[in-house]
Amino acid sequence: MEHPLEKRYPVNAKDYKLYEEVGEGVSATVYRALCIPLNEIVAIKVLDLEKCNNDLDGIRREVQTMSLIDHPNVLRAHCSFTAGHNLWVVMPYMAGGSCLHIMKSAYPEGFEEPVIATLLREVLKALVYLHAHGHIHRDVKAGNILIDSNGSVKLADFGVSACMFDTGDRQRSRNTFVGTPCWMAPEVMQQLHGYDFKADIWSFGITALELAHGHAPFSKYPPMKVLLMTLQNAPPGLDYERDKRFSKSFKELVATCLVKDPKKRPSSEKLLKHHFFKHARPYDYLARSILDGLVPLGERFRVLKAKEADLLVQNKALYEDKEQLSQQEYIRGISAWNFNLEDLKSQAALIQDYDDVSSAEDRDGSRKQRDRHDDVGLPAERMSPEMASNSIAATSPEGRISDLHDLGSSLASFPIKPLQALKGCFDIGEDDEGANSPNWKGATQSESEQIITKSSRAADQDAGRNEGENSGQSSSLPRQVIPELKKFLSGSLIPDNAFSPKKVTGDGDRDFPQPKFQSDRNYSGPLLYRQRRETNNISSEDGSEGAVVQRGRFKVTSADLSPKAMAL
Ligand SMILES: Nc1ncnc2c1ncn2[C@@H]1O[C@H](COP(=O)(O)OP(=O)(O)OP(=O)(O)O)[C@@H](O)[C@H]1O
Repeated sequence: MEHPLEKRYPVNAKDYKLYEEVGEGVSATVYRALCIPLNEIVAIKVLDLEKCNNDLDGIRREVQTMSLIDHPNVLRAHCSFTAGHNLWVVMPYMAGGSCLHIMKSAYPEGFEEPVIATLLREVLKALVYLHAHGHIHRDVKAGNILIDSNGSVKLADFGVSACMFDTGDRQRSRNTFVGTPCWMAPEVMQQLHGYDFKADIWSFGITALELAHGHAPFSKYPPMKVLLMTLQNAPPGLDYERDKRFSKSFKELVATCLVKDPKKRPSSEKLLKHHFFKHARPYDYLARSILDGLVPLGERFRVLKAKEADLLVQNKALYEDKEQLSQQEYIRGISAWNFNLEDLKSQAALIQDYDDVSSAEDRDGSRKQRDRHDDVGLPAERMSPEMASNSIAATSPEGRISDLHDLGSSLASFPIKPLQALKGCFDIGEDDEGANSPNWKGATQSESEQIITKSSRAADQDAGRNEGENSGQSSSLPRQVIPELKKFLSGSLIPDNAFSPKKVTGDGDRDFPQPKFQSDRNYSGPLLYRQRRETNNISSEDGSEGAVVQRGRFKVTSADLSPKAMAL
């Protein structure tokens, strides 16, 4: 267990020297930097608060969560402070960068199985810790798995996770939904009964596929399609034929996670005991295998960014008008997308081409589509009758509109919060006084409220699939996470009302406190390699779709496609 608090990191910008850019998210830029007094290399995430479109609660949650966690597999913030209109979050520098960047740079078709097993085991240890402390990460994906030069792995990015305390008020305030669907569990999309930490297990399964193939399932499709495909299709998985290089135990692991009924997914703790992880190696294996030969992170990032800029130029030449350009945002890997009810309605026509694909496949039994099983789901003959009828229903235009309306009305939204919401939440900095430690004063804690929708078409087609493989396994939590539990549960981090009175008891899982949520965001990182590949193959199918615009993680209103917003 690390004890970074033993060191005191300065909370003034003048004590740090920013070097090169090593990452860029939708809401922040990350730099390698020197902490001058400590003579230590760190990473600093710089968020422009003025561009955060008022989702300051989200930022505060991320920072607070990052400061309070203490696990070797979870990226912790050393400190944070404001500098002018920016928020600086000082973190350990992870010299290998994210798995997404590593794949983009050197493994566009994904990693080998021992690498995947090693990575996933480390991520799972992080999830066991987070879940045991009442956190749902909600943004598990390759872009948030960071590797250090020695091969150690940390799960990053709590920009989404701390929304676990969000309650019904947030849902009612807007009809705008922000998130990325590729990694999003069906129950999160549906919002029928709320969701719990099992949502992370779904995302974990999707991440496993992402690491295996170099991209997440459905990543080539526009968000609306991803949403409907996730709800209506059988879960994606590793294909017997196409994924011959992977073991049976890996295929089983993925199938175990990607069960639509969250109750039937194993807990993170139980999953950690899955026999697939016998393939995992000590983490220094990652340094020797995937990091070996890679150029330094800053240089890698610069090259990737230049490639993306090239791609945008190509896109611009191919697609003249703004609306068409906005479509490329879909193909960018569906990063931080956004739509509202009107968007949903206007996208109803998008469903047609997906239905056409399915129908064409049914007619000619095309092998091609079957081989893309993990991207487009099961062919109709492999669907249950209920699922098939859902699929047929989806082809009716009226059904589409009504579904979209139902979905739209159930999707979460985010309130505008004043800048003052941030006061007292960060360490002492240029603009802060007397706030040594984070607190939750401003946290939204109004009563949780279920959003009931009529959108119930995603029946649990896969119920019973892959069950039993973990049966009989011990449910004890690894000892190292237990001492922290008391600390977190007794502090102000987790409000009393954050927990459902119900405990999770299914599947023989350990009884974790089970926060319930009605709101969600999720984001993907863009996949450059895939983006390039898909863009080169852009057909009228994807090129004719309605406008969905990336506006940044915290931006939910503007449809502006500035060059910056398009840059990564
Ligand atoms: N501590 C770190 N060390 C090295 N690289 C980092 C570190 N933190 C982040 N990065 C890099 O910067 C990228 C963007 O960071 P981050 O995901 O935190 O920003 P974000 O705005 O929250 O992004 P997104 O919304 O796309 O998830 C990461 O994908 C990673 O490649």
